[in-house]
Amino acid sequence: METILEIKGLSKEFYLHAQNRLIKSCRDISFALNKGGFIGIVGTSGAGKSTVLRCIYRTYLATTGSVIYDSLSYGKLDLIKASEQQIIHLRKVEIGYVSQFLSILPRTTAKEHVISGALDAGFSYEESVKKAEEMLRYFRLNENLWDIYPNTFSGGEKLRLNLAHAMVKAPRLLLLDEPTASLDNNTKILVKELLMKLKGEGTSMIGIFHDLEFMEGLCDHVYNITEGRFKNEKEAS
Ligand SMILES: Nc1ncnc2c1ncn2[C@@H]1O[C@H](COP(=O)(O)OP(=O)(O)OP(=O)(O)O)[C@@H](O)[C@H]1O
Repeated sequence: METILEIKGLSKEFYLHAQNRLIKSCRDISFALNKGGFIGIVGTSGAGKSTVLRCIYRTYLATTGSVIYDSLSYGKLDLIKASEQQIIHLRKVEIGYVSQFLSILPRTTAKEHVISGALDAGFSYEESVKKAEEMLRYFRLNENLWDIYPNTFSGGEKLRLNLAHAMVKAPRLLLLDEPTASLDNNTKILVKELLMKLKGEGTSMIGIFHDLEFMEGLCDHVYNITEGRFKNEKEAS
């Protein structure tokens, strides 16, 4: 199996100057993601799950280790050592990230946000508008909200907007940090169906989920992280 992402000895420490304290978040994490594969990460709150995803997406700069990504744009490169320009480009075109927290440019409406995601991925303006509308409709974001600045959106609305923005690009690598938190059951099912579809189309994914039922049939492999380290590993059924 060809791998798209290979993580070796990944650790992240935070030094809190005010308290003169060192926090070891994730420690010596190693795993490989196959092309078209789906890895699930579970674990208790504060175990270091989000930190692993953020180190891959380079929101955090890892303290040690390597994250070798087989990119379309640059071939194999270590995301920890990649330049800012490379990271910006990869985020636009190849690597998507979804979390509960909305990160959006000011004075950008919900619809503009999703359109800009599609434009970044290389679609024409007309295609981008069409795809954005399809995605917003798919995630049942009320049309009254499309032309509004989303800073006032509810948690679930923000999450659905984030999902629409990430998935409109159909990225090669998709990182999901609890993509179903604060969603009702029907919307969870929509998310799962779209993830299945993306998987079928070859998107490689790593997802953090609290809802174990949701993960059924989705993940090829589940890692359990405890106090920053991978515990027992198990193959997903
Ligand atoms: N920017 C930061 N500065 C200092 N400490 C941090 C920072 N980010 C994370 N941590 C610490 O690292 C540890 C792991 O956090 P992380 O968010 O990765 O956990 P998690 O497993 O995703 O938890 P949850 O399920 O609650 O989201 C926690 O103790 C957290 O306080």
